[in-house]
Amino acid sequence: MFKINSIMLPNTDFTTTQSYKYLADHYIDIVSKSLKELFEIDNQRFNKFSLQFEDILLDYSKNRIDEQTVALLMQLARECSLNKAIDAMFSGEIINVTEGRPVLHVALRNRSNTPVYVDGKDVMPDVNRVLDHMKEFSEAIISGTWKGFTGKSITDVVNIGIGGSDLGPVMVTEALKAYKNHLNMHFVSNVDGTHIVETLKGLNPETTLFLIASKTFTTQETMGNAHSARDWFIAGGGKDADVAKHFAALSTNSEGVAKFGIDTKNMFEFWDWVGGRYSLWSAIGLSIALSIGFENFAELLGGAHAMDNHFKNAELEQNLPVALALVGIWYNNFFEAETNAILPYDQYMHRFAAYFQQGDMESNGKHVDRNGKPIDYQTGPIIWGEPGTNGQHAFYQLIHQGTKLIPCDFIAPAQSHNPLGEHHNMLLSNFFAQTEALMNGKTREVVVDELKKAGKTDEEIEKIAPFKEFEGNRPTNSILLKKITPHSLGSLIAMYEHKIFVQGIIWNIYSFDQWGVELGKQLAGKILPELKDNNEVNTHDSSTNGLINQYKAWR
Ligand SMILES: O=P(O)(O)OC[C@H]1O[C@H](O)[C@H](O)[C@@H](O)[C@@H]1O
Repeated sequence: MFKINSIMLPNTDFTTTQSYKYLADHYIDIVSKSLKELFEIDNQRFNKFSLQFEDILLDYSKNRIDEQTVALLMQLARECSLNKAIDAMFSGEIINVTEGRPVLHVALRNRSNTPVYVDGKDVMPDVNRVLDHMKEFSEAIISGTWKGFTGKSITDVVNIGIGGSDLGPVMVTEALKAYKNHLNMHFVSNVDGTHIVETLKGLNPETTLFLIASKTFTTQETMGNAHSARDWFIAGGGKDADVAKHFAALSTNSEGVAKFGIDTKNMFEFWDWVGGRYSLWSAIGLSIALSIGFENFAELLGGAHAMDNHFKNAELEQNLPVALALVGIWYNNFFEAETNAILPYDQYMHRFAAYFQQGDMESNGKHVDRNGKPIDYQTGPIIWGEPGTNGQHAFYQLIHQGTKLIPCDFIAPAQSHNPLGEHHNMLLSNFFAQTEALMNGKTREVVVDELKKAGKTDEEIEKIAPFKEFEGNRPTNSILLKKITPHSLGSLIAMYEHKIFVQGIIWNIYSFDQWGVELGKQLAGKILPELKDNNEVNTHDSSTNGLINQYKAWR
């Protein structure tokens, strides 16, 4: 249970550190300089402010930082005992204090198999046992040796899950579509009946496999969809005894799985030390293994493990997740930036920002510190984004000329899985041009000059020029990968996971619980029975009563 005195993590209010005070002064200096000037003053910025890990290059030079900023941010990390916190996570200490659990998604991808202890027991044999089960099962489904109730092989896989039991598998199977086999993958998350009804249209119960993915096996949406899937299967000719051939469960709750009627032989286990939003590396990744094959899933784990080793062992100054995290803190807590856009220039990566909306916002959207005290500084940013170049034609206007500072992460692979004429050069030319334009902007002089050349009169120029001017000075990180492969994607995801961890440590919050999700769930549970009949409801406030009663009148 949660014991406030048993804090296993450092417990420092970062706003009281020496480095924070220096940073506050230093901010006044930096804010007076434009990015363009910073590049003019120092032509070594790219060398100084870029890091490479395997085939991932992080260029963070187009940020409003100089060498002193970085030195002070590193000092901040040290004053907040970041290294100690990293060790605490990797060594299985109970760093998720409010739920009384260690945080060990890193053990799931610990390909070196060094022992990881929870309550004195090495968890690696269990991790490897489940991985072996996933390998055996996915190979049987992919090869077609696993037969459905009429003796046919599986053609379609439907993953039913929500939140961390959906977003990771969806994001990764999309990102690695180039590695896909013949199985058709489907994901049902929303409790809106439309989602499952539309998904099942055209599917054949004889050749469909359902994966019921839920850490707790109690989530209302998932259980609702799972029961409807079972009904559909039975209505389609399956018998209760056939369920075992068409339903598998990915969960920590074996009792719940058995109660649902899924053969526990088809249960892929994981453990409460895996957070839902960090669970794609666990049995929750079975849909990934089915979609791209177990070997590729293992490569994904290997890539994440390589990043884990880098995060654990590299000096803070050379550490990619640390650099990303500290630059984020600089904007969040000194520039008061509220959001962070993630912009992958890769169509396959179109769910990457959505994935890290949960990863980041559920982790660091917290308002009390590790002592349970309300905090008076900003914590987790709002994460959002869409793939480039689509975003350019939708919301980049605001990033370029709006009144808000939006630090952006641009992500792109150098090699496309679909080289097609000039397409990839066109895509990447936009990537490079956008970060350059956001930094340099366009001065009034340049605008006037262009308008003159276009033959405009002085009067016309005066009227239109202000609208065409770009202030610039908009910061970006550029993350260039050689290619999106299972290995490099694993590293990239792990890099962002550790970024979130570092920020949570500095903000002195607990990043691995999510109590904020509970209230809505509780209230929905209370309201559901009230919707069963048509009696007027008057137990809520006037707005909620009014809405419920109108719903009853119209349905
Ligand atoms: O996997 P489940 O137990 O069904 O949970 C699914 C989701 O439920 C909750 O809303 C949590 O906030 C998420 O972190 C979790 O991923």
